[in-house]
Amino acid sequence: MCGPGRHAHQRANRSGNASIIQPHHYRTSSPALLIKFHLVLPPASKFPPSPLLHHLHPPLATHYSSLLSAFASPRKYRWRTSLSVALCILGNSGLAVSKMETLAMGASVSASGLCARATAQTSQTSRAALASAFSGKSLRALKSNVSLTLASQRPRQLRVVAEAQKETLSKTAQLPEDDGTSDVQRPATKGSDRKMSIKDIDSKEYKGKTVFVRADLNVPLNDQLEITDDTRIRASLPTIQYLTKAGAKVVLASHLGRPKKGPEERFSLKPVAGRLTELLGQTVELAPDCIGDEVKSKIAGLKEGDVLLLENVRFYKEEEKNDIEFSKKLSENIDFFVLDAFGTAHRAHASTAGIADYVTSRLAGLLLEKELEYLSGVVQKPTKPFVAIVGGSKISSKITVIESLMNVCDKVILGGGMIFTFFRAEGKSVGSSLVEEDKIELAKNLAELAKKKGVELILPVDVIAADKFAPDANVQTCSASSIPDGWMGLDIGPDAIKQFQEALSDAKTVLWNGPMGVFEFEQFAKGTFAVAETMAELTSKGAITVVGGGDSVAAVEKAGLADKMSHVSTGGGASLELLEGKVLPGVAALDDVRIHA
Ligand SMILES: Nc1ncnc2c1ncn2[C@@H]1O[C@H](COP(=O)(O)OP(=O)(O)OP(=O)(O)O)[C@@H](O)[C@H]1O
Ligand SMILES: O=C(O)[C@H](O)COP(=O)(O)O
Repeated sequence: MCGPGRHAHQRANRSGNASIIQPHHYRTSSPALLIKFHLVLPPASKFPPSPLLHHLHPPLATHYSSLLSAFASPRKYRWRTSLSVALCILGNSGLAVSKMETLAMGASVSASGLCARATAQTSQTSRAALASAFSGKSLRALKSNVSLTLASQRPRQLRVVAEAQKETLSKTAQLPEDDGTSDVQRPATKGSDRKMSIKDIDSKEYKGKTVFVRADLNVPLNDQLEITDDTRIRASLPTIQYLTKAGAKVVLASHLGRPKKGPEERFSLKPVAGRLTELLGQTVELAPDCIGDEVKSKIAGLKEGDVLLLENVRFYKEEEKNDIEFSKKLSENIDFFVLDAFGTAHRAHASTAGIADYVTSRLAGLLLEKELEYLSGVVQKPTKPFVAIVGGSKISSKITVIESLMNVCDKVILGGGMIFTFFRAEGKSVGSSLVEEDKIELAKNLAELAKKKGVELILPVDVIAADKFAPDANVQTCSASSIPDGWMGLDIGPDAIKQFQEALSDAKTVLWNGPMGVFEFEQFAKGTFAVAETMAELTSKGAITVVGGGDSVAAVEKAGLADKMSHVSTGGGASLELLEGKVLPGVAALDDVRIHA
């Protein structure tokens, strides 16, 4: 990390003035509305701040004034500093503010910390003031000044992002004219946030401290309860080792599978503790539970560098319900919360998100950081040409991903079972291949959208068709437009492999999700392996290659090419949600770092 934010943060840390940098989160039991404002404010020297801010929250304005003068760099950010206020407002019991953070972009300071300080002192007043500010008149007034964009809508959560335009706000905030010394044209804070990672804190801080690490150790087990793929365990090691080396007492938590009836032997993390012991070269004890007195005394007995694995957090139904009391119990006697479970970061569960409300420091682990860097980084700032390859069988779960990718890709290559829905949309005969009838219209729309956006949407020219879905099926290669009745396409054909290789030849960034065929059966694995090999070659030529999705990763592992990719994601659902541009609840709960570009 670079930039003044880092220094400001470290300064605050060393001086022990933790309250300045520690964001404070109010409990969100049922967030109904998140409104985010980017307010363009005059510099500290020109305070009192905008009437709009006063209107919103007078105590915050006062604190902002003094804190801003302490942090803002007088030379670089003299002209303009942006402040964002994010408010989660509860919808079910009137309006009550559940979470608030300010992001002082210009000062590049973790301004959630700034606001935390302000609100920590006046939490009740803040809640009331903000609630009333948004309960009626004020909100209407704001709406006329701020352009509201509906970002996403869910049954229980409505997210609205309101971005103030410079022009409209400058009227409201009575900003001085641009004197040409600032970065005024730059958008406020959008897309610039990065989460605090365990490396953003001096490693000495961890010595003797208890660090709760939520990892995703959800690995496949066979009938003998042996681990059949330890990728996720190995991927979690760097964070654990970094912390133990720093002298932390590591309390490791994870889920395994989807137990529904409380504790069950087949969902126990026991095999994981054994594998961790082997890989770390030190004993990793499995606690009998994840909460309770016995666990507490085990945590109390930890020595520096020890690792204790808690039993499956999903043995409690409260975990998936993101229960407040359960979250509190998990947080007991914890100094730092570290989320490293990228594969579960799309779940708003107690151990991935809820716990964050009850600890003072919420940090990203090294795996999570790497995943975000590659997956978000690739999508947000790809080196062009950027080619996405989307395959697999579930068009319904990938349609939004394809749509999002079209905003950033030069080419989108489609393979796997989903192509037949597209062929049907083009009126082609697909035999008995997999088709999602109710998605034909969507496929048509996507093809149209690609044309509109000037994105090349590439479908295979030929396929390997089989007379049954079985490893020993009879096969024939046929043109993608004429699969005989009774036959089903189970892989892309030899010409399609050449076609895809050609399309990929100049790619500088490649993102792959979903196999090209039923690679589990040898005779339908050629397309998938050919794509994996092509990507490996591209990596060796300097391209960035990223593979996500459970089966795609398994295919790359099976081909022995996992280490030839720039990044192989440990997240299935999580990587898809990230590519769709969704905010992962686990990630959202972590502390922000703001870097001024
Ligand atoms: N032509 C096809 N017909 C039927 N099934 C197919 C075809 N091509 C691939 N598949 C199947 O698709 C499955 C993988 O699809 P899926 O969409 O789940 O991909 P994934 O990589 O696991 O991604 P994610 O984890 O994000 O869901 C594989 O089991 C594979 O056999
Ligand atoms: O395997 C996964 O994708 C993660 O571990 C999340 O598991 P879940 O889908 O059961 O929440």
